[in-house]
Amino acid sequence: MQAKLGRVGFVKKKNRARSCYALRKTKKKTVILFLFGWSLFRDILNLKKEHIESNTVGTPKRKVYESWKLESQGIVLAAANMMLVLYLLVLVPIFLFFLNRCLFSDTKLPPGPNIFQLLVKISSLPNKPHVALSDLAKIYGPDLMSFRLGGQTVVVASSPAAAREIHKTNNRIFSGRFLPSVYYSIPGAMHASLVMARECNDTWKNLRSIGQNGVFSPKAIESAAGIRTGKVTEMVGFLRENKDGKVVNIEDLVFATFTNIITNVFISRNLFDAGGESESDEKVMSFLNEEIIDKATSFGLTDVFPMLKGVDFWSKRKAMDIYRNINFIWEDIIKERRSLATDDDDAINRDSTKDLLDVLNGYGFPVDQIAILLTELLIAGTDSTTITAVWLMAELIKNQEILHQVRDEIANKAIIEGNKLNESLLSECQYFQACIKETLRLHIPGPFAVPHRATETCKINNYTIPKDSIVVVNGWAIQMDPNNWEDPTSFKQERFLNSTIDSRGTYFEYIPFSAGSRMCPGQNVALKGVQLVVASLVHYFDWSLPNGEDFSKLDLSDRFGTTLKKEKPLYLIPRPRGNYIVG
Ligand code: HEM
Repeated sequence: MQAKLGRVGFVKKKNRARSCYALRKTKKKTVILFLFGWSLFRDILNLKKEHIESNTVGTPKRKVYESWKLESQGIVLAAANMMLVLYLLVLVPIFLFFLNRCLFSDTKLPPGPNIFQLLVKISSLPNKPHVALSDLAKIYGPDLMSFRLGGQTVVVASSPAAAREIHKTNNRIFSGRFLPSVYYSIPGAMHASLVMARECNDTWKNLRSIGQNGVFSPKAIESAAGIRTGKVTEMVGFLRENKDGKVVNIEDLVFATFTNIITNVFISRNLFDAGGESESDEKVMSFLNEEIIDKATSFGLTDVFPMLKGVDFWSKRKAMDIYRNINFIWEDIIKERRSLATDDDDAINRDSTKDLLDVLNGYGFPVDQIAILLTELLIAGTDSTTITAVWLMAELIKNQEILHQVRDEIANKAIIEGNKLNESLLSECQYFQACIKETLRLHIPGPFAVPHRATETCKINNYTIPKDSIVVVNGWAIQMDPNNWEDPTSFKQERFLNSTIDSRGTYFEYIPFSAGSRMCPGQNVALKGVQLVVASLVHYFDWSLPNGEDFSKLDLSDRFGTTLKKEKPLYLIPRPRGNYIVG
């Protein structure tokens, strides 16, 4: 063993000596070549100058002009010479290096389009990169495909088998997260990120277990039942009192409801009015979307060319903007709670009414880290849930027959005395559950989930996935592939009736919540919320489209932002049905 190590050390030393020698030699060559080129041009110039001085007839002014012209030509020639040296010594070796890598290297990347083919395809399908990558995968790699974005390798998995390789067989290696570098420049983000954590390290484990205890576990979900029913009752009341016969933007309505449910679990207060329509609500919404989500998820030059990191001042400025905006939403709330806790020490230990903020304060996290974590969880918990509820409502409105079956089932199985909707009985509504599953198949909220990163170089199917590659599983391609699903573009809830397929991360044909160690921990929170909100809208109201539009003509096109939303907002007009109690 000792001998072996000694030998390795010797080889390393020898290699280092060799590379130092090679470097010195290269530097020497550069200087010699440069001096040689320079002196050659100087000699030619001097010869020419002498020739001009002896042969040019005219005034001294003209002679000065001629020699000045010659000097300038000399400078241009010298510059050209330097460029030539640069080209020969730098660019040619780089070119040869890449040629060598492509032709003789044993690192065989999965096949894929070049940058031009990629750009042509993506620009031919605006706002639909999930479709573009799915089409390209059919040509280049139905399982795995790769392409280069500047200095970054991107690997796309588009089949259940490839998704299994990433999320199960090589789960540990692919459990890293790739996110635009701007995110990691936000002060405190490295120590307070759960969704964005670059790897599954101790900080990530700790935050995930705090989340599990306070939000995701069956016990936490059960203890938040009162909050859910309370907020849904407020939503139903708001519609009946303010919106009878009027047009409602369903996305705003359910987003406000889900946000208020989540923020009451986090900080025991609402962030929005019940309808999400007030001016301040719009401000906070646009603030979250444009100032935080869009900025934090947009790619910068350093993400494509990581070697530019040292000179990237722009991202740092953007990160500071995001930091200020996040603190703007949470700082006062957190500080106010802390001052209450110091006034009354019991406040922080009050077990019965502890919310997530109490727990985080109890762990001693700094204010800005709590603000980052709450923002991440708020975005993760509201955006996809809202999208799912909107798509489900849209599908039910378009397919009136299905809507009536859902309504009958809810009335028969989940409504108890006094027309009260009982949340816990909704799990027995199998037909309704199948509709939710089918919505998550046909309209997967995150077609690419949240991109992963290879933490080590890894081999899959004889292809090499280099360390730090961006790894994306195209869930949309998998859930819309006719090889996995019959007639995949149609809404057919019956495929989930009497079926064992679920979204727990073991059926790689169906992965709306992804799979593996980074799989969504909020799945049960989301499903509880979507069930209750949509069941209340269906049971307590009749719905029509504005201007008496035909239900079957409702446009269900989608568009990709950071998630896959309905392209046009869903506007509906409610008419109350009977009295209401949600509980
Ligand atoms: C229909 C609703 C939802 C869908 C479709 C969804 C889907 C996803 C997906 C695809 C991921 C990325 C998984 C990966 O990287 O492989 C994710 C991550 C995550 N989701 Fe959800 N989600 C939903 C609702 C929620 C809710 C309600 C919460 C919290 C209350 C939540 C919290 C999280 C967290 C914390 C992560 C990051 C996990 C980690 O990186 O370790 N999600 N979700």
